[in-house]
Amino acid sequence: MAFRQSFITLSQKSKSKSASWASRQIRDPYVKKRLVDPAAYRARSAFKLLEINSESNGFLDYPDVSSVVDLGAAPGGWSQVVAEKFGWSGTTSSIMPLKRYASWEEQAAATEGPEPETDPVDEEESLKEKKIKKRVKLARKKVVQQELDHFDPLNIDDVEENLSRVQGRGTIVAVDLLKIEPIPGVKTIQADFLEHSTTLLLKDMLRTQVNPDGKADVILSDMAANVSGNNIHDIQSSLEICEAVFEFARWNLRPAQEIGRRRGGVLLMKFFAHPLLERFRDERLKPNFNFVTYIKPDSSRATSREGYFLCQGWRPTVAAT
Ligand SMILES: C[S@@+](CC[C@H](N)C(=O)[O-])C[C@H]1O[C@@H](n2cnc3c(N)ncnc32)[C@H](O)[C@@H]1O
Repeated sequence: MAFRQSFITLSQKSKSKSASWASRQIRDPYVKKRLVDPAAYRARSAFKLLEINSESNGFLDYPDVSSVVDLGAAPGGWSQVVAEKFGWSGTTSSIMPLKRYASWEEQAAATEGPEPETDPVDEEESLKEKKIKKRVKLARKKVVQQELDHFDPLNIDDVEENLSRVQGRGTIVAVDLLKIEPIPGVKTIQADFLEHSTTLLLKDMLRTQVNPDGKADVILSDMAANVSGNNIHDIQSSLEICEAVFEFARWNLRPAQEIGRRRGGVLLMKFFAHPLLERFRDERLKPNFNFVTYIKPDSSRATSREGYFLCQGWRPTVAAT
């Protein structure tokens, strides 16, 4: 009996939760704006980045800003904003110009080459060979599928006849635990940023002929773990993410001095308000940047504890270890 009562209570609670979420979505001016905006951003959060950028001396608009990392990027609203600023067209889902890739079977066939000849006399050997070939085929299938998942819109073969429509500048690298549908001009990976191997991969993706040391001019992080409802846990997750993002910046952000602007070398990161995060700002961010500001954009819901640290002018006092 007691079990039944609590079950009904829970189900009513979750019903009213989703009803209030739906009604909040309907009333939200930025949700409405997103639906009618010609840019057709994939996420309402795109407006946060646009707002922060325009109210903070347009740190994304300098012509010398040419390599940007977007951490926690899915579904891709922030990356779309950056890609547009870098002159890539067709960054929106409505006019996505990308040609879809060949199926993995076609790709596998193209990489396999002709079937090797087998000896018809030794049946046992032939069976063994067949088994091995099957295993190799499966392994190849896996690799090809991974390559397709890591589709690179900067690769001329991937964009083919649409190249002239999507040509922009710079390097944009985006990562998320979730898959990010392709955005012209953006190199995406699906991975856990908190894994060391991911940060190495991101560095590799940043490297180009004009940027051989793989430095980023701007690092953006809208990364947030799912809210658990347990306040202590949520704050700890936010702190862990902020520490990891700062560590990444230490290794990969181009210093203001090298850029030649006092506000050059920018890190924008999301956090959840708590005294521990203020301490993080005072001990880690303030000593290493010329300017650190707290921002709560209008487009960020007033009820949310999220805020952003905008850190400009990277001047590392601590060497990357
Ligand atoms: C608020 S959403 C980002 C929205 C995005 N800025 C946009 O405009 O579309 C936060 C994202 O952080 C991602 N995230 C959380 N923890 C992560 C991790 N350890 N590694 C990679 N991504 C992570 C989540 O999967 C989620 O997609």
